Amino acid sequence: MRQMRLVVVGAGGRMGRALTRAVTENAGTEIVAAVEREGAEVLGRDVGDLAGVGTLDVPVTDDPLTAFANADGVLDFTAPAASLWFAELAAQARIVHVIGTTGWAEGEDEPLQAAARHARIIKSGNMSLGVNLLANLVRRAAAALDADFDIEVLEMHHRHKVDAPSGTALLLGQSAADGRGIDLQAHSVRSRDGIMDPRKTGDIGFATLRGGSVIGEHSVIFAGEGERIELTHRAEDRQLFARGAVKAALWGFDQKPGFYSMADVLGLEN
Ligand SMILES: NC(=O)C1=CN([C@@H]2O[C@H](COP(=O)(O)OP(=O)(O)OC[C@H]3O[C@@H](n4cnc5c(N)ncnc54)[C@H](OP(=O)(O)O)[C@@H]3O)[C@@H](O)[C@H]2O)C=CC1
Ligand SMILES: O=C(O)C1=N[C@H](C(=O)O)C[C@H](O)C1
Repeated sequence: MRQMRLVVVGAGGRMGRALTRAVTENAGTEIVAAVEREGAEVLGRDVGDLAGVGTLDVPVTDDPLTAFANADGVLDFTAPAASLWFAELAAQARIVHVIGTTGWAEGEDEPLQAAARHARIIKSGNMSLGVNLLANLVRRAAAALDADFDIEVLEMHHRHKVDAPSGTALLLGQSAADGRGIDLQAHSVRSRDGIMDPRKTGDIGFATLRGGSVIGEHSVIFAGEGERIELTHRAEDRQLFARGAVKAALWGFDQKPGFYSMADVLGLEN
């Protein structure tokens, strides 16, 4: 069987380099193009050299249209505005679009849903098995515990991360809200500063830490009277997310156009 032909967009980024490595390490996939924005310093560089996996004879380009026309799928860990554009192009090319990008504003899923009429879109704030299993456990814990248990989501990431709360924190918050049968938007508290009203029963709080080189740590805390349950995931290597993205692309290759999550890929009920 032939290999799935993949494009890495944002190829010069932290995840872009991890994705190149993961594609070359998987026998079922090959990298056929690498894309960065117009004017990027890495344009023309070989994507394999950039990722430290040896020369692949694939120079980084700023032309996603041509790249997508000759591919089966795209791996995209960039920024929301870029991912929206790439989704349109993936729909035109009728290919798989794996989106790991986070930092989405409310309502930005709508154009993605439209693109998913033609593309096979798999989007998740976290591509690891562990976090998606954690989300499942959080939903079950939130369903089992009553609102006397306050739910707080705590995350820590490296100093370069620009969005907060992380995509994973929001995914875990959504699982907690689903378990409780409440609307997350109506019950989330995303910042606290100064004197304020005491915590409302049923709220879901988010707290963000940034520093150093932390790959990604998430805890969901259920705090009750006299006892506390903490469910935690710690990512130790960025390749974890990249391997998950490649797995999602291969899974998407056999699907009909649609909007999918990593839980679909992993066969988890989230
Ligand atoms: N779902 C998951 O499992 C994971 C998700 N992420 C998410 O992935 C995203 C990227 O993270 P990270 O790799 O650390 O960030 P980086 O900033 O290192 O990489 C992003 C790359 O995308 C490029 N880019 C931005 N806009 C465009 C565009 N229009 N065309 C082409 N390239 C573009 C950036 O270029 P430039 O620098 O010029 O802007 C940069 O090279 C974040 O949203 C992060 O939260 C990260 C890890 C795991
Ligand atoms: O920016 C990162 O690095 C990560 N982002 C994702 C998120 O926002 O949850 C996933 C992972 O934790 C790393």
